[in-house]
Amino acid sequence: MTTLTVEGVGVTLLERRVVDDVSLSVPAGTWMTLVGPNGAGKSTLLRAVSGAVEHAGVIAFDGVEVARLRSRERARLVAVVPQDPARPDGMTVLDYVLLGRTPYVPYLGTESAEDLAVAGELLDTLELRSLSDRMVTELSGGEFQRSVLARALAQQAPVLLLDEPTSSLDLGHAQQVLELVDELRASRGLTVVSALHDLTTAGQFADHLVLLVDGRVVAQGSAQEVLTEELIREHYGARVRVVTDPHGGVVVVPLRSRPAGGVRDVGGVA
Ligand SMILES: Nc1ncnc2c1ncn2[C@@H]1O[C@H](COP(=O)(O)OP(=O)(O)OP(=O)(O)O)[C@@H](O)[C@H]1O
Repeated sequence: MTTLTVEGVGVTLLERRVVDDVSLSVPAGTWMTLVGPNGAGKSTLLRAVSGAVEHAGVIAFDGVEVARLRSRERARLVAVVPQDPARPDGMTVLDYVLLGRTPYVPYLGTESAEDLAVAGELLDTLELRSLSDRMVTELSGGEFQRSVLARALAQQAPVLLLDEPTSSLDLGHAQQVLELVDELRASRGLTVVSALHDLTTAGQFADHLVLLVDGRVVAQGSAQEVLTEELIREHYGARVRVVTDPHGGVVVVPLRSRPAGGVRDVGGVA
């Protein structure tokens, strides 16, 4: 169980401050989701948390600053599902998932039976078993995205960072993946930080939402507090209706300027 603390964090890329003075706390075993328009800095903040880009301010796991961790230590602590991971040439799905076990394999050693068991279980859970010998360059977008999640979960790190983890998944697989992450959060106390564009889904799965705009936090709190028609209009330039479902969830419905269902009859075969 690991708590993530972000204090006064800034990231400068090409002389532009793309993350600016962000402070957040993600208690161990909770799920925080970053939302915000394109270019708001969500991926960059996740990259800073994973130690992939330099930052000002403090990012710490249970008080230990990420910048002080060696890469192997960091990989045991934080697993990442990037937005747009590369597909290595000549690598099967099984080998790709086994990459997640690298922090546990001794130098110059090979995977243990336990490493293979962990990878095998994830292949089953994420419906990848029949594809385990397929090259990752020969998968559909959704199959590869599930392989990336399997690789990250194989790391068995207490902190999981997910950058748009369901962007290529159909509705069923997206639900399955997010439910799996939530189950691991509940059973193993995983601390989850994600970036999601789908606001309804973001509200359904996160304990805490953070709205990031131009690198700064402009709102944070529960789905009811952050997913309001006013905030979405102001920061996304979108017209939406926000509906509370009978279970207390928040559903964000985009509104058309003309009524829906208006495909005009353009004539044709009688
Ligand atoms: N490697 C880079 N070099 C320079 N600028 C970058 C780099 N990566 C991202 N940026 C810029 O930083 C800003 C934040 O980008 P980031 O990818 O973090 O946004 P985001 O909120 O994840 O966006 P999206 O929703 O489109 O994925 C953008 O203006 C982007 O153009």
